[in-house]
Amino acid sequence: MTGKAVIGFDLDGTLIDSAPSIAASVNAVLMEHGADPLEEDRIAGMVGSGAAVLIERVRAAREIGAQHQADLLDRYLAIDGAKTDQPLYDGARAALEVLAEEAALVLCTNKVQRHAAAILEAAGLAPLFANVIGGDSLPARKPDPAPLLAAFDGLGDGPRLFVGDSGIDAETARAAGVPFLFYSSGYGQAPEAALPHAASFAAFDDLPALVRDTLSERPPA
Ligand SMILES: O=C(O)COP(=O)(O)O
Ligand SMILES: [Mg+2]
Repeated sequence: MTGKAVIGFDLDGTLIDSAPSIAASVNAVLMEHGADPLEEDRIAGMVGSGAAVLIERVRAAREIGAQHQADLLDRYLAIDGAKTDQPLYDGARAALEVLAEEAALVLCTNKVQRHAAAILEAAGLAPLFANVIGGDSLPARKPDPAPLLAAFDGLGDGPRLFVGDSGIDAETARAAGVPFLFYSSGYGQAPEAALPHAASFAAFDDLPALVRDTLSERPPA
């Protein structure tokens, strides 16, 4: 007899469409700095490795020196961190509610933990998640498998899988030894075929069945 399944979720570009918020926050920081704004699509393509890497990429795009990294990052975290009301992707809430009936749910994001937890809280989803691990929860962040393994920790020996939108998430799942379900409507820019994934989905309505198929194809050893 094996334990209940555990499903890990990424946050930005997977459960929430946070690109408009992130882009507005980045552009507010650039404006304070006296630099020109960047387009939302370009900023969305810089998301996935946490706020510090995002700000490094933004600085590179606007040729802003590394001596400004700490200040710009502080401002970004203050501005974006205050935005807890984030839009969920269509069907995400319903899919989470269905899946929570049959599995434990955990969050593993490179967003700052406090901000991620506040977003789930504001969306009324916090009670569905057993663990919330952020990019600052451990010394290592995704694609290191440690945060995902920490998110799974303490939830028994049931089958596990990870759902995310980026090559970082695919690599994290591979390193943690769990199947990856790729959400193709998020921000991931790597061509789908290049990502190691068990399956992909473009709409959350399809996720519960996909999870069941994936888990039934991979009975625990
Ligand atoms: O904050 C980021 O860069 C990415 O966050 P995610 O891991 O939830 O996609
Ligand atoms: Mg993501």
